[in-house]
Amino acid sequence: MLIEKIHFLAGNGPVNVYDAFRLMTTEVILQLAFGRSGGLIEEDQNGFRSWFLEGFDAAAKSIPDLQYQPWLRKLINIIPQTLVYKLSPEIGNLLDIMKFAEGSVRQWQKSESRPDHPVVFEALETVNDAEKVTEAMDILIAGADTTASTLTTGLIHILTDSEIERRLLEEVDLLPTDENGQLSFQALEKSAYLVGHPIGYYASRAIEVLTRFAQNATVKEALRVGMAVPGRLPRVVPDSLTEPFIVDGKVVPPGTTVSISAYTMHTATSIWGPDARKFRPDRWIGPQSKGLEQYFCTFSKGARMCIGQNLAPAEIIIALAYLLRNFKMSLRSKSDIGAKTDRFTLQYGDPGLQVTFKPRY
Ligand code: HEM
Repeated sequence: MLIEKIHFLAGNGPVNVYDAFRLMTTEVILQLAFGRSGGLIEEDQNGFRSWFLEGFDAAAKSIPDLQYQPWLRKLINIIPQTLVYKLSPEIGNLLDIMKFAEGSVRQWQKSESRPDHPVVFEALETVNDAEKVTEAMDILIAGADTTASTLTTGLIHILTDSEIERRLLEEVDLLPTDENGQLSFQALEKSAYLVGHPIGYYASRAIEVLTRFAQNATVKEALRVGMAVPGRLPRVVPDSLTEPFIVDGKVVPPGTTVSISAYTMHTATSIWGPDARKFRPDRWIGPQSKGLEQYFCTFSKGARMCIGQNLAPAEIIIALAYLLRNFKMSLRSKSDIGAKTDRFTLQYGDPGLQVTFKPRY
């Protein structure tokens, strides 16, 4: 749907793919969390604006306040909602998204048809409706914008380095396609059976390419450099430890708040070398890359690390593969790229990312 819409818009000038990516990743999460579509990609005929993004952008401005002023979170649960809208329209936008989540829970409960993919609600049969809404909101807010901003960062680096783009195109053009020239994972499965072996030559070649693409160093590097959650993620050293908690030879007492930040980790020249800030996919290729894995903390580390750490790269890989296969993309100038702001998650300001698309076929 996204590719079709970009085809439709391509003749009218640059397209804001940051917004396009945000709608795509939101739709993925809506399916996963609520088992429904929000009709967001179709909403604006002339581009990718949507009520959801307007609301999300306004609400995002209130995230630092809500994060650092815990009393504010308590207050909005106590005072009437009409007052919340008056006092802070930004937090009001967050309530609108919450209402959308509540409506989705009701719709899910009333509907008799069920989608043919897993939905988070199914695993939450035992919890009450309020908790269902909270869980669904968590996934919606944690999973959509983060993946889209990483895709945006990745695409910027691909389009500003012709060698990276050339190597990716080489891989993408080898992927299996259906009769319409579109990437087809079903076609790949079918061809494996057609040749009478579990996996025929072409299929195994395609799987090899696909796997290489799936583990693609470019996607990994987009996740490292993009680090959609760049800031500190606090944890408190528990009282219940049986042995002292030691970091770098020093005992950290129970009750101490400790944290890591992807920004500090991913820009450390002692780990990545003098070109730590450079987008260089090749650092993930070869035996030396294994040692780097331990310092990669885009999805955090430990018990509370991201539950979307497999889903996000899958979305990024599929979106990039489809875009590269279908279009010659270009940026006109640096002013086509919005400034980045850290609001707990990383966001691109206006004009998002303006990309010019020319169909390849
Ligand atoms: C590139 C994309 C993504 C990045 C960079 C990212 C990053 C993170 C990070 C750093 C955390 C830990 C937060 C903390 O310690 O306080 C986290 C948690 C979480 N993420 Fe993601 N995430 C991404 C995509 C997703 C997706 C697609 C989903 C949806 C399934 C998702 C759902 C969650 C949830 C529910 C948590 C909370 C887990 C918990 O507290 O146990 N994330 N994410």
